[in-house]
Amino acid sequence: MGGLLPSLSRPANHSRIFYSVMFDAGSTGTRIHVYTFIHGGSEELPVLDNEMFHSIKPGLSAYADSPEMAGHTVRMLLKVAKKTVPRLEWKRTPLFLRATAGLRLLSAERARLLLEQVQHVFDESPFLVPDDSVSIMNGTNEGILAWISVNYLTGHLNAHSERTVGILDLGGGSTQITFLPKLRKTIESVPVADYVAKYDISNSTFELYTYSYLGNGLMAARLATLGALGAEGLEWRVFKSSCLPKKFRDEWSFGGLTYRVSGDPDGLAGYKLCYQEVLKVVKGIIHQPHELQDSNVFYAFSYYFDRAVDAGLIDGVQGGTLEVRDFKKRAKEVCNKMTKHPPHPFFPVHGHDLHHLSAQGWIRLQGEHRAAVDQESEQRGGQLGFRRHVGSPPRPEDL
Ligand SMILES: Nc1nc2c(ncn2[C@@H]2O[C@H](COP(=O)(O)OP(=O)(O)O)[C@@H](O)[C@H]2O)c(=O)[nH]1
Repeated sequence: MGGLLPSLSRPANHSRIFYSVMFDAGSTGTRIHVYTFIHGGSEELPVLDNEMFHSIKPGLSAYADSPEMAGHTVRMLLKVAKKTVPRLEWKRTPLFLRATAGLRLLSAERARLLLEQVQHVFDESPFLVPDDSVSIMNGTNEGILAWISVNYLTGHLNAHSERTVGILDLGGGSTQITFLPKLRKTIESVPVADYVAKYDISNSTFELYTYSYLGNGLMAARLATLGALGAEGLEWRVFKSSCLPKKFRDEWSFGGLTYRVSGDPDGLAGYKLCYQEVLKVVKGIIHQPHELQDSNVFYAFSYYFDRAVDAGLIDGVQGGTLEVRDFKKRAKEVCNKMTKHPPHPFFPVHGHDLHHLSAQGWIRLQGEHRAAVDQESEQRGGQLGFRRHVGSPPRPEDL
C-alpha cells in the first residue's frame, strides 16, 4: 500500500530497522499487523524481517450505534504495536487503517462517525499519523492489491514469469475476483467500465479484470439468502431457510444486528432446495467472464480457505489444490446429511466461526472455473486458498 514504507533516506547513525503498523478493518473483524523492516542498501528495497498480528471480533461496523467502541477496539490493538515497536521508534512509526466491506455497507454518515473515532485514537497515540492514515478502501483497490500480493508471493511478477494467476477473495461483506485476461474480448465485453483497472508495476502495465461484489461476502450473502438483509422487525422475526436443518434454531450477528434464524420445521431441507435459495441471491448479479471456461489458475483465500478446511477438503496447514466441483460434491454430501443431523461447521450460523490457521494457507483450484450459476455451478472458480499472508507464522484470528 502506498505510503506504508517511510522514506528510504535516513541519517547515517540511524537504526537499520524500522516499523510500520497496518490495521485491516474488515466486516467480521479488525486486525493489526506490525511489520518490522530492515533497510536494504541505498538502491535496494527494505526487507520484511517480522510481522506481529492480532485481531479482534466483531468488526468496526458492529459499533455503528456506539462509535466510541470502534475507537476502543483500535486502542486495544494498539497495545500490540506498543509492545512490539521499541518506545524510541514510536514517533517515526506510521499508523494506517483501511476499512473494507463492513464500512462500505453502512451509510456514509455512520461510516464517517466510526472513522472519526479511529482517527481520534490514532491522533492521541504516540505514533506517526500521516495525512491519509484512516480511510475506506474501495473494492477495486482491494481486488488489485490482493492480485499483486498473490502474484508477487508466488513469483509470478518476476521478469521471467510468463503468466500470472487470478485471485478470489471471499470476505464477510464483499467478494473480489481479479485476473489478467488473456483475451481482448474479455476486456471489451465487461458489463461496465469499472470491471477493468490498469495498474503499473515495475515498468509493466497490467490491464486487469477486477470486481468487488458488495453484499456477496459470506455473511452478507447468507443473510440475503435468509431474506434477512435489510429486513425490518428483527426483534420478532425468525428467518427460515432450507439451507438449515429443520429443527435448527439460533441467533446470528453481523454488522451490529442480531438475526434469529431457523430451519423450516414444516418444510424440506437439503442441497437442491438450498441451491435454489442461494441462486436467487446471485443470479443476474455475478458476471461470468467467458474466458474462464478454460482451465485457469486461481488462488482463493479468506473464507474460501476457511470453509475448505472446515469441510475437510484441504489441510489447514498445507492448503491444497481443488477443483470447483469438489466444493459442489462436498456441499451435496454435507447438506444432505444435515437434513438428519445438526449442522456441520461447513455451514455454521454463528459469528464465532472456526478459523484454521496456516502459515502457508493456500489451496489451488484446478479445472474449469466458469462462474456458472446458470450451469448449476454456484462457485466462481479458481484456485482456492491463500490467506492474506504467506510465510508468516500461524497466529490466532480470534481473541
Ligand atoms: N489470517 C488472516 N486472515 C484474514 C486477514 N484479513 C482477513 N482475513 C480473512 O478474511 C475473512 C473475513 O473477511 P473480512 O475482512 O472480515 O470481510 P470483508 O470486509 O468483506 O473483506 C476471514 O476468512 C478472515 O480469516 C488477515 O489479515 N489474516
